[in-house]
Amino acid sequence: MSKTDKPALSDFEEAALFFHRYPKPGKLEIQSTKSLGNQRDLALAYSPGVAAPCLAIRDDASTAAEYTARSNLVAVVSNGTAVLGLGNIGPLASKPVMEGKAVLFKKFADIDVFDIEIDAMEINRIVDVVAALEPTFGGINLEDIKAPECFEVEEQLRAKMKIPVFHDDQHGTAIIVAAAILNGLELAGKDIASAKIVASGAGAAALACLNLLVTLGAKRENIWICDIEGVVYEGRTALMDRWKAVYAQKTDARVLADVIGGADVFLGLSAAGVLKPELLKQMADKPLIMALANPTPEIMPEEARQARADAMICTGRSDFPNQVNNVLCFPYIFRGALDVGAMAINEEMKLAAVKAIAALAREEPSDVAARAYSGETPTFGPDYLIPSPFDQRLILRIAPAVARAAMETGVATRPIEDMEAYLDKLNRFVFRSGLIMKPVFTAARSAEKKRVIYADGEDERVLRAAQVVIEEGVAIPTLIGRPQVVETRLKRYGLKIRAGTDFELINPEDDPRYRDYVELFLKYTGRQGVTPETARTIVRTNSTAIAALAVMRDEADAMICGLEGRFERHLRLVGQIIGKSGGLRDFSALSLLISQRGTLFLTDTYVTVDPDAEEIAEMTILAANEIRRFGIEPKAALLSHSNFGSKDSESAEKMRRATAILSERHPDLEVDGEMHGDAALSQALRDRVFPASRLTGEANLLVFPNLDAANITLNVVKSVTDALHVGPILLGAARPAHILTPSVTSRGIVNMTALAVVEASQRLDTEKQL
Ligand SMILES: NC(=O)C1=CN([C@@H]2O[C@H](COP(=O)(O)OP(=O)(O)OC[C@H]3O[C@@H](n4cnc5c(N)ncnc54)[C@H](OP(=O)(O)O)[C@@H]3O)[C@@H](O)[C@H]2O)C=CC1
Ligand SMILES: CC(=O)C(=O)O
Ligand SMILES: [Mg+2]
Repeated sequence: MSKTDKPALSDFEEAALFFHRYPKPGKLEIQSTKSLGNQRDLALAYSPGVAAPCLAIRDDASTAAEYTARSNLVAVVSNGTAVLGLGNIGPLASKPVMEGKAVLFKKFADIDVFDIEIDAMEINRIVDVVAALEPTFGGINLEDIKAPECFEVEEQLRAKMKIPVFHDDQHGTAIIVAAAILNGLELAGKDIASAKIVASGAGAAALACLNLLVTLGAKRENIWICDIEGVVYEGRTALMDRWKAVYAQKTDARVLADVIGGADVFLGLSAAGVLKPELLKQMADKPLIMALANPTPEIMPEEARQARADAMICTGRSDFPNQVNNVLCFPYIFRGALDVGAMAINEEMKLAAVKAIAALAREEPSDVAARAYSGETPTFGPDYLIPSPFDQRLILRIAPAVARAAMETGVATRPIEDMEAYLDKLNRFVFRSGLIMKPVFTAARSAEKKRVIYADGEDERVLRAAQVVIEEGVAIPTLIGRPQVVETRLKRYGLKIRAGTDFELINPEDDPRYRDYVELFLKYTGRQGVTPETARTIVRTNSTAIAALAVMRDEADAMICGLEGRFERHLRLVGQIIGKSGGLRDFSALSLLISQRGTLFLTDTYVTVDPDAEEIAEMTILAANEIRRFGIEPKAALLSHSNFGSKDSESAEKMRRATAILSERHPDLEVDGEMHGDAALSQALRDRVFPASRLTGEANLLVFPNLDAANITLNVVKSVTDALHVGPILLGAARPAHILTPSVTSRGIVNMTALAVVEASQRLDTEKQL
């Protein structure tokens, strides 16, 4: 076909080309992990400083893991001979796929990758090229190299190299396929030892899957293979090799239709459209159809479903349920292997990964996984045999299991000494808030259990958070919500907690305490123009009011609300019912931003529009006390457009007065102002304009002159730096109460719960400190 005869591209294909081309061609770039800001940095990074690590590594090769990026660096190597289901398109054309694998490694497991496309087709040449790369890498991921060459290549490289060599299309696929088959057979009530498995494709992926299934108990005599030549039978000579021959059957059957009858599993790792709907009718009860060819499966799910309503169907694609794709495995098996400096990825490590993936599908789905599926949240069943690729728990389950298996089988050169610390590290990668929140969670878990009441008890995020809060022993939740709605949603989201046994439920439409709540509400608000009629309506319809009343009746130690509606309306109720801590002028809000650069607290991001100097001083102290709960000593900067007296505007003067109040009343607090935002974050800048500043290093608490400045900064920084927001943390309430925002995630609710628990257990006497 000449260039001009090319078929028109679909919108999706056009979008894919645009995506790859802009704003920079490709999907990868190299980033430096050290700043090279001055002459000295250059001297350290390069000549002459670089000689020191070179010589250290010459004398002790293991130190390469300390002085270079090697231990976290994987080569994704392909010669382009079996690229997805596109076939032999050559090494250069395979580069987008290899760049793709690289970004998946980075995104899902923080592993750095060089994609290496090699123009090498013969086994010996591939082996020579790859083996010569050993000094550069901590591991080798072979990709899209066709069978049978790939088997020989991998065998030889594994024998030659002392780092893991893993052919992803074989073993990554086999691990995830095995996990899906174990779960699928269990759901169908079948035993792997008697299951009939019919495979289409006898290439890298299919043979590795079958080998692993045999290790897991499948019987060779129950396995049938068809490839492009038809059935693999004893005596066949065309397109045979010793790896395929292992599965040759003594039979007269010659095509797929001859062997599919009574099959429990169809394993397609071949090409588009190979499985015709009429063949499905001959399969056993509740058949498992794994149509895994990419990008177009052996049969489209809707066709398969039409032919067999009882079938469980998997594809390799992300636009259907049950995505069986090696992306669920390769980032995490390498994470575990690299973290122990494994010399190989052995059978035990692979089996550990299979078990971890199969078990994870049976846990409650995470909220992120739930969001990855639009609509219904999946729970373990025919449409959810394996976890979603976006399930953040994949790394938390697979990597430690693999690392442990490596240590137990003696292939780990750097065994993990403290498994708990390792899990913490993985958790921090998944939940960026992990590190800074750790002291808060530790304190919450070790405190006497506190009861936290959630106004939005019917919200999916609250239900998920409640499950975590109970599992992690952070608090005892009380939810406000209609029992029927809560019950239905818990089931729909696959959550195991139940009202009555795991948490208390307050039904706003029918609770025996209703009259008491109304009476108490009138006690607080009767003199503020609230009539008994209004009070009854509010207590029946407003769950924030109920939560606040429950806290005041000592039925809960802390409350969380605000997932719907406006902040100010919730604050008004909290103010009316719970009120401010004695002596305080106002509430204020503290926001914690967690970004790549570090953590920063900002105040007042939600409450007082234009605080005066006294209020600024008050919110600074409240914020400083809160920050200490994180195990951090506050360093406060009072911000302004003026830098240490450079301007005389009213707001600059206000911040100067607030600084003076703080210095006088709280000499122990490290605070200074008024100053520019950049001066707050740089000692060098301050030294230039005001070397006598009381602030040292970087401020961790930024106090703004008004609500506009604080709230705008919060939202802009959050968006520009992709920072995570913990908060708003309401300061100044007489009892712990937090009003979250509609964009909060369930992890955010868990974080705020832990904080509320700590506040409840160590209620600081803020009045005394002011
Ligand atoms: N979902 C996932 O995670 C993964 C999916 N795959 C998919 O599996 C497929 C195979 O990949 P891989 O094993 O690496 O490639 P290989 O080239 O090693 O193997 C392909 C196999 O499919 C066979 N085949 C090709 N066309 C047909 C056909 N029409 N009928 C029956 N068999 C056929 C080939 O037969 P012969 O040797 O006789 O030519 C060969 O045995 C690809 O579509 C790939 O995208 C692969 C890895 C992971
Ligand atoms: C997913 C994958 O590796 C493949 O289709 O080749
Ligand atoms: Mg592949």
